[in-house]
Amino acid sequence: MSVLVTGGAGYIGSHTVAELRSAGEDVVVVDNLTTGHRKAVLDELRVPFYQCDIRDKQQIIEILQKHAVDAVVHFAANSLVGESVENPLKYYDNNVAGTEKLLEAMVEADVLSIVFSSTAAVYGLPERMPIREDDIKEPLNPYGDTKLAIERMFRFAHDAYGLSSASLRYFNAAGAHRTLPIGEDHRPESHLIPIVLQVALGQRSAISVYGDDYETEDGTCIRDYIHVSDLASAHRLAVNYLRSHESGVHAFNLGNGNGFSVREVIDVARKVTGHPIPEVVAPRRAGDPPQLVADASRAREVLGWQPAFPALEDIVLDAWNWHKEHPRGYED
Ligand SMILES: NC(=O)c1ccc[n+]([C@@H]2O[C@H](COP(=O)([O-])OP(=O)(O)OC[C@H]3O[C@@H](n4cnc5c(N)ncnc54)[C@H](O)[C@@H]3O)[C@@H](O)[C@H]2O)c1
Ligand SMILES: O=c1ccn([C@@H]2O[C@H](COP(=O)(O)OP(=O)(O)O[C@H]3O[C@H](CO)[C@@H](O)[C@H](O)[C@H]3O)[C@@H](O)[C@H]2O)c(=O)[nH]1
Repeated sequence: MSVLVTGGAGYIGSHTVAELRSAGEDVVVVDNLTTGHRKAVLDELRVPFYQCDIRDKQQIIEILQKHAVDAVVHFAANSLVGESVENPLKYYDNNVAGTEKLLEAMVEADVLSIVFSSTAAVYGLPERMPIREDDIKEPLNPYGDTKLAIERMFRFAHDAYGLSSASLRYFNAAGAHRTLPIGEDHRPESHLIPIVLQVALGQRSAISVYGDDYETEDGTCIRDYIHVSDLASAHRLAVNYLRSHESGVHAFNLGNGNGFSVREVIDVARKVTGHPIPEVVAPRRAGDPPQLVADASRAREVLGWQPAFPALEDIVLDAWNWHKEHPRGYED
């Protein structure tokens, strides 16, 4: 048996591949390398790699059969909130149509378990904080809407084909692996923590704070940052959960339950790096909700998930170590 990881050359995917391999799983990776890096699938992990698009149904069926895959962990997607507002059709094509094609291949190959990268962006403007899985979902941007559409597809695919799914709604992934040379390298980078650290490295002159007039204590947006290795461990647990339970449709929030404003993140980065990190206030970014904080008690109770690196300082420190050692990311 092996686990197919789509998007396994990406940021969270590559950490999950490492986690699954360290648990003794056989893993196979499919990635079209549009935003991922071949080098992020470390040679030492001995993982078969296919440069292939999830929409290539025939090749996916062949891979599922050749490697006796029994579960899919599905990261492959476009995932930038701002870009999705500017180019929504790209998101409906790659995320929704792409996942639909992947599911067709899985059903034809009789592989009926999927762990899926969903997002806090499905909730939109939450009515209460922290957010629970059953709270109202009205995405504010096309990206979140594509992820919610996929979750809905899972429900009907369960009823029709017996597909078992676990949608993991991550809050903000950050940090890097503590021992292996993998970390965050998005191009262009749009995420707060790596951009702040690029300022500390002298690669940018200042961090732009997107809006300081939100209804939060210091006026900047609040997010729940979760270590990428803690996301990886949740995927391993979710694969095993689907394997050991009756077919079902599941959703789990993954976050630490602590909200940090953009300014608080910058302050933590100043402390960790010892750099002054100048900031400038810029206009709000389209599609950004003011606050997203997780109630992840269901993942703790049902999956037995326990984040190992919950402190923001540790998350930023691990990211800083990766960026210091790899200032040009996977080009180094
Ligand atoms: N980074 C976050 O904070 C965050 C938060 C919530 C959810 N997510 C979700 O987690 C997943 C991974 O995010 P990430 O930050 O690692 O992104 P990433 O861009 O680093 O990884 C995505 C990977 O998928 C590959 N890919 C994209 N479309 C593909 C296709 N059609 N066929 C094959 N491969 C394809 C890319 O080349 C890349 O390697 C995404 O689905 C994203 O929506 C990320
Ligand atoms: O240069 C920057 C970059 C970001 N921000 C702000 O920092 C916060 C975090 O932004 P970012 O790191 O880009 O993450 P999000 O937009 O919150 O989205 C991430 O987290 C979501 C879940 O919460 C996931 O769905 C997305 O895939 C993932 O990119 C937001 O308020 C941004 O407006 C800035 O002020 N300046």
